[in-house]
Amino acid sequence: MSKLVIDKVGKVFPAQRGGEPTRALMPTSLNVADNDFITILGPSGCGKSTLLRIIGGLETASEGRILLDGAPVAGPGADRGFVFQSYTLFPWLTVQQNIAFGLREKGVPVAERMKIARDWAVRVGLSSFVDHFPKQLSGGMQQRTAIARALANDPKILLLDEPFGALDNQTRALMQEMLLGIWERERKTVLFVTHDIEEAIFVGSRVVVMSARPGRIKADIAIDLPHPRPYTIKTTPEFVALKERLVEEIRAEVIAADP
Ligand SMILES: Nc1ncnc2c1ncn2[C@@H]1O[C@H](COP(=O)(O)OP(=O)(O)OP(=O)(O)O)[C@@H](O)[C@H]1O
Repeated sequence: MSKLVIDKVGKVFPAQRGGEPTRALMPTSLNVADNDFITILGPSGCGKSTLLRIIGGLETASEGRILLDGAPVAGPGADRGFVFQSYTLFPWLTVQQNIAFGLREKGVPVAERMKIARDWAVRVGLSSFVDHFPKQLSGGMQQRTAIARALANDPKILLLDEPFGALDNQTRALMQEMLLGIWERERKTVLFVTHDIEEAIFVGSRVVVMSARPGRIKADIAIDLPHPRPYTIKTTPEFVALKERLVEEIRAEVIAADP
């Protein structure tokens, strides 16, 4: 059985101020296996975030349904961990308290939740920063904290919407390695939206390409590169061939979106 079933899910946003309704997403279907790492690529405005937000329960679908472990998704829940591009930490809480936040909501006793949060801080490389506040952290460190906060809850699926989009290239590359390392060790089910083709191939086990708005899935490409994947894999002929193929797929869609 698939971990996540996206069954003919579509979205039309209602008209605003006398305008036309906006179809953001054509009915879209996708099955995500347990422990899969799926990256979603597509031109701006094709509905990637909308699809992720529907899975997260932050937006309702106009048609179709989402099943997580066979149960229909209706609204947000702790079984889905979300990380956004913009920094969303609580400024009045330390790194450790931020990571422990969801566990507090779940009623996990304080000693246990602080231990889990510290363990996750170590796993994302923030062991020396547990008592820092978000404003004392770089963007990369804030996103490490946000990823740890999402994972500390032990969600069934991790939903990441351009999590590294605001970071500089060097930091972004380190964050990709950190996330991939966590996935290689802990085998989480992940859906990851990105604009970056290289990033999509490097971290993903499948790359799903969406068409221009209104989006639908136009390609679903298995990434059979071995694990563990060192960053040097990005210069291998296999990686470069995948990149060339995806550049062509995306280019056609970007042109269609902005003729
Ligand atoms: N609340 C809303 N009301 C009306 N239209 C919306 C709303 N949210 C998104 N849209 C429209 O739906 C389409 C898809 O948006 P979405 O943010 O899902 O695309 P995206 O692929 O994630 O884009 P980007 O890569 O730029 O983040 C866009 O045309 C957008 O303007």
